[in-house]
Amino acid sequence: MTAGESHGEALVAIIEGLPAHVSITTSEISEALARRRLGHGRGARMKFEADRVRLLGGVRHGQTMGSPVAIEVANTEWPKWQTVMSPDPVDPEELAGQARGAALTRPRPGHADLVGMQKYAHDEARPVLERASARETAARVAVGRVAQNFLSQAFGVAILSHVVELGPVSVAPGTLPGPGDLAAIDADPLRCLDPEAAAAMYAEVEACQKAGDTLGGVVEVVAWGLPPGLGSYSQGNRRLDARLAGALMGIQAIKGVEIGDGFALARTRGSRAHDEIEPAAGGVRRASGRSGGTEGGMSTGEVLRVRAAMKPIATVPRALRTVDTATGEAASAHHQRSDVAAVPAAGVVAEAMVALVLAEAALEKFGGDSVGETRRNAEAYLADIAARGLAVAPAEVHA
Ligand SMILES: Cc1cc2nc3c(=O)[nH]c(=O)nc-3n(C[C@H](O)[C@H](O)[C@H](O)COP(=O)(O)O)c2cc1C
Ligand SMILES: C=C(O[C@@H]1CC(C(=O)O)=C[C@@H](OP(=O)(O)O)[C@H]1O)C(=O)O
Repeated sequence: MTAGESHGEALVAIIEGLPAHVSITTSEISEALARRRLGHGRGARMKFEADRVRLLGGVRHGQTMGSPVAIEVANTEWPKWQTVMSPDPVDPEELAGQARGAALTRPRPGHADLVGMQKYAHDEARPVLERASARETAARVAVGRVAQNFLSQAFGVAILSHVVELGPVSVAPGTLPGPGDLAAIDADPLRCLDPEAAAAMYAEVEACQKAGDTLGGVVEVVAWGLPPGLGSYSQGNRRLDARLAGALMGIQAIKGVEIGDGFALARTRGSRAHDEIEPAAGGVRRASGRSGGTEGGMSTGEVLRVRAAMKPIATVPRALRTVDTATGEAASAHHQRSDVAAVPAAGVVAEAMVALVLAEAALEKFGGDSVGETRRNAEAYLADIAARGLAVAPAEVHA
């Protein structure tokens, strides 16, 4: 759970249910947040604001204690917004004197503004956009990093994301990173692994910026080292693929999710759509990775691959048509500043959401009040699978 507004004093997040002895530090969370700010196309705010992290509870001397972990991400812009976003009543004259205090009555198509005003009975969009803003994803990335550390320390799971489409530009088919590609991906301004596509994406952002327009795209999250059997077919809402899709759809502006080859599988014959099972040393392996690492709502133990499609940023500089709700007249949507594209950042948020889902599913399966106990439980399970000749051979990277 997270709380806090985009221009409020801070965001806060609480993650409950993690075992004790997950190693985590303030600087690791700050690093994760710095990655979320990456990407060509992000707006001015990314440059002048810093994410100031404080671990408020649940961690002692670099390790979780088994209690809820509370994290604060302070907005360093707060001094400029103290009056506009004051939790306590303010002098109306002081508020009227501030440019930031002006009522936002020209809701942006594609953002939460209009429906939020209708639903929560607000006369302007400020109280809506403050929480609907993807600033909130900073808090999710903070707790996602704790989940990522847990998955890495308990099971050796590695997770990364990369941009596979930006506007009309796509990476070459079969572009699939390995766990060692994280630094190279983060070093690219679009977080794209295919250099030719990355250059075209960069040019597309430049062209879009010049045209006063915005862009969306598609990110892919890849996870290695998962044990088979996370999630379950026994109820729809326990399926791992359903939970991943829900978590990714819960990110602002995400409009589609694909597991593995997703929609392309619907256009493929069954003989070429599934991953045939082969004998392998001591167990079994899949001959391909089309399923994206889930079958029957459970992880297969192969590489997990899930994609999320982001719609273009709603605050279009060449403003879209709207209605001024104060006058009822046609108007242009309000625009102060915005990102042109935030697809690389959305990938980092998507990694966090995947990590949170996987951590929850792993704890359901293996339990444990300390990381060591979780690990022992997982090892016993994997040993039993191996004893029955069904071990998944070390995950192959399938293009
Ligand atoms: C990382 C990230 C950054 C975003 N930055 C902006 C932005 O600068 N301006 C904007 O209008 N929308 C931005 N968005 C998208 C809005 O938050 C989103 O359009 C809004 O919540 C409405 O989308 P929805 O219909 O999916 O809720 C961003 C989204 C993400 C994930
Ligand atoms: C602040 C962040 O993203 C913001 C997400 C966002 C939106 O409407 O979603 C709008 C922009 O905020 P502002 O209008 O204040 O510039 C982005 O900068 C962040 O990611 O840390």
